Amino acid sequence: MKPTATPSFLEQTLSGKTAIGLPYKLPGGVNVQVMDEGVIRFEPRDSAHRKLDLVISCGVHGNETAPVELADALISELMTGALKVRARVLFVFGNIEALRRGVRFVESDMNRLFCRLPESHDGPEARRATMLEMQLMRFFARAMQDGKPRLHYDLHTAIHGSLIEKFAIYPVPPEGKRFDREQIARLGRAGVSAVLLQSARAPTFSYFSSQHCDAVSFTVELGRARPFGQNGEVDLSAMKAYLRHLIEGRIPAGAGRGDAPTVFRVSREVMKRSDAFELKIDGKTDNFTPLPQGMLLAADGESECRVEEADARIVFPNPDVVVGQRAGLIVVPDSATA
Ligand SMILES: O=C(O)CCC(=O)N[C@@H](CCC(=O)O)C(=O)O
Ligand SMILES: [Zn+2]
Repeated sequence: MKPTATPSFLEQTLSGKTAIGLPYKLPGGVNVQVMDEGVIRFEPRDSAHRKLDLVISCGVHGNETAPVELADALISELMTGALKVRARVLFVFGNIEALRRGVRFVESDMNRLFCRLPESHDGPEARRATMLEMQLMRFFARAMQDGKPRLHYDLHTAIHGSLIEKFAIYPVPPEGKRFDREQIARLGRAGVSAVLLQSARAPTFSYFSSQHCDAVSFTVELGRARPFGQNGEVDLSAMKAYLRHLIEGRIPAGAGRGDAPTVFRVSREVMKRSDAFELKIDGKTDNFTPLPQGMLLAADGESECRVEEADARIVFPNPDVVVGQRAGLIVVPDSATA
């Protein structure tokens, strides 16, 4: 009889078979430990082999499966020893119940539930977000003392088509720090063509790790959201190669001028303040579609949102978000890089 293959970490997670466990040893001097459901850590035993601290998260939205398949493939390579670990690496599958159901979220959008006030609304996704915050604080705590690079890539795919397929959102670094241009240039090596500098606070996972773990963090959009097994058209080869380099403790140089990402700045968030909110463009408009100066972009009761900026483009237009959330971003070329 043919032996059955060991289920991957993703398969085990989706079938409810991962639980917090004791660390165990892999050949090649690596400790591995399941920290919580869908959260697994790899750590070289020899501290000289811990070149950096890296968090790779995915599945914060349960319908965005291509990055989850990518992370699962990397975990399998680590388990078999095909990929050598020269970094501390934490993998996170964000919203497991939503991944099981193939939906963006079950009750509330988890990527609007980080950095919450303790007394705010509770629910399964809010509790999971808080648990993930604790996991990241714990993971990065040691790194804060040893001065090694701390990186967090929160991998997503987008609801919309996009004139720029792969792009990243760079949340504002903590007070006293600047957006790091070298980190932006490096993302060019991962196939990322544009980076949006976001200066406002955000309830997102990458904003949390940037502010509270002092990590260099990005939300990375890698193409179109599709169900498990249907991601053939999403080419993640450059991102996979980039993450493999980091896991092997090698920090890639920034991309050359031709491949360096174009930098945009988030000029404004379009907020949905009431049920009367109306987006004046189609909610299915492609990301990065130019917006003519002066156009009426949205109305919310008496208040109007007109495009004042030159060279503005729309990203993540979505009139269907709940009241109080952003219904789109207006981005403009970053003058410091133009
Ligand atoms: O395609 C869309 O409209 C949403 C894609 C998505 O989930 N994007 C993230 C971006 C997070 C950030 O701004 O850092 C999100 O909306 O949560
Ligand atoms: Zn997402």
